[in-house]
Amino acid sequence: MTVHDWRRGVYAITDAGLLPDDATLIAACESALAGGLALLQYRDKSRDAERRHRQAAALASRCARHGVPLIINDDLALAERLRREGHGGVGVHLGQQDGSLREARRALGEAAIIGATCHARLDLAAQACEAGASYLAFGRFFTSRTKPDAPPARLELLAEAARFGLPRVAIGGIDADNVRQARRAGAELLATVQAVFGRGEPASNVQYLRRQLEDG
Ligand SMILES: Cc1ncc(COP(=O)(O)OP(=O)(O)O)c(N)n1
Ligand SMILES: Cc1ncsc1CCOP(=O)(O)O
Ligand SMILES: [Mg+2]
Repeated sequence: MTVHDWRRGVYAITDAGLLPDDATLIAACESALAGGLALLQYRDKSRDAERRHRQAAALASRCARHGVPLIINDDLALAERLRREGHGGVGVHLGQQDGSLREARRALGEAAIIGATCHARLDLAAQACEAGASYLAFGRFFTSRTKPDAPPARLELLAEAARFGLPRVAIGGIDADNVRQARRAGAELLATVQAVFGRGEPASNVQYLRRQLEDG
């Protein structure tokens, strides 16, 4: 099994609206993984804990086979549970309302990947860095169908965030037409829902995004 560098490339995020049941979710993620992801995030806002655990565990096994870390959105307890169950590559992504990064670091240990939402704010990035985040996510940079009301950010922010020395994630409306622009502005990781899972075959979508990045 090849272990990829999770610090650069395409970061795909699932969406329960686009991938409503286990079979659709798993097939789409397997396809995206085959296309060559850096990271996969499980993002499901439902309150159905049983379904969230079942789906996340299924994805964690597939991710492990591809040497790709699985990141759980919002839910430190679920990430801890999966790690206890043997899914060692599982990390967590926390937004500003999603709990303490410090606590997540304590709970998951030094090696876990812990992501932090910083919107368009370098002060939040500084705090996240101090609290032990593994990467800093900024955005939204473009019009997002998935989260249209996310606070907007300027691409120039990415260069300013280089000072933290952590991988920078660009999110929000990232697609094949703008992914190179976001990369050139400084983002190492390009996070997207729609450009991977919105239409077509996820594997081809990921490969196309990667080609744009490699050519740029
Ligand atoms: C990689 C990445 N970046 C940002 C977010 C947004 O997190 P948050 O602000 O907590 O919003 P929700 O995703 O929870 O709606 C993310 N999930 N992933
Ligand atoms: C979760 C999130 N946070 C800021 S924008 C966004 C949604 C990203 O989805 P898309 O790539 O479809 O714009
Ligand atoms: Mg959140």
